[in-house]
Amino acid sequence: MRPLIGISCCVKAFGTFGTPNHAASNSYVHVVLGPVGGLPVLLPAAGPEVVEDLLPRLDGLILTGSRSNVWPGHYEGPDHAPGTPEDQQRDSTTLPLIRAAVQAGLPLLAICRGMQELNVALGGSLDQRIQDLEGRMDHSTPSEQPLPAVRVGKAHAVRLAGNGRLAAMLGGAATLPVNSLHNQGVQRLAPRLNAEAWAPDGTVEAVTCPDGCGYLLGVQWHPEYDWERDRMSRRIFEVFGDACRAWAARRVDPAAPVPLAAE
Ligand SMILES: N[C@@H](CCC(=O)NCCCC(=O)O)C(=O)O
Repeated sequence: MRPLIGISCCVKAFGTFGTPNHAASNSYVHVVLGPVGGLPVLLPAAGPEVVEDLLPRLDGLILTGSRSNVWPGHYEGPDHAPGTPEDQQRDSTTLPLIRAAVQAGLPLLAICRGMQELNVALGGSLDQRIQDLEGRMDHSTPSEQPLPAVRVGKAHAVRLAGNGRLAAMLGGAATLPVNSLHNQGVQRLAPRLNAEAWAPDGTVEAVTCPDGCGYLLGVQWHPEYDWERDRMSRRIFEVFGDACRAWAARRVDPAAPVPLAAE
């Protein structure tokens, strides 16, 4: 049986009346059915009360990217500039879900906004507009390029920690070219997380959890857009899928080994 992979949703207004819908990009459904080898299930942004019932049914969790940003009150940051998209209903679901998933050791893959909310959920904070900070790059979506090129093209390389789990997972790679579609980034790293990749301006691009977590990887870029042509992106999802299958096997045999972080 395929492992059941939860995919976090945003709340977005759709249709003639702009009614709120719970939504996640098809890229995540596609990649779960593809290299992850799981059964995707969309998790509504229905608030903390769904967490306790949902979590034990999942074999893995993908925290998706989104244009919206984590509400700064969650990390005691300053208010966002007017017009900055937020999704507090998503925050109210994902933050407790992350804490519970980490506590349980559930395999977790966090992408872009997902990595930012992972950091906040575990006690870290965010820079809100990296491009405004002295000496930093503009990591945001380049408006002059057509959308497909932005998604599958590479914006910059990241340097991987030499002895890190991500580098080991990617066959000992020292650097990795990545796409880039974000304004925010890790400011204070959550105490339980390890930085494992950095952009040329020092922005944290990947995190793992060294101790006391199950399989956990956060990436600030978007491997879900180019796994069909980029073998490193594909590998990230295959390894996550292996961890989810190992987790699912424990339902049948509780003595089966616990999948560990990005190995
Ligand atoms: N809003 C945050 C997170 C950025 C992010 O997850 N972007 C995904 C965009 C998806 C897309 O447009 O295809 C930030 O700006 O840092």
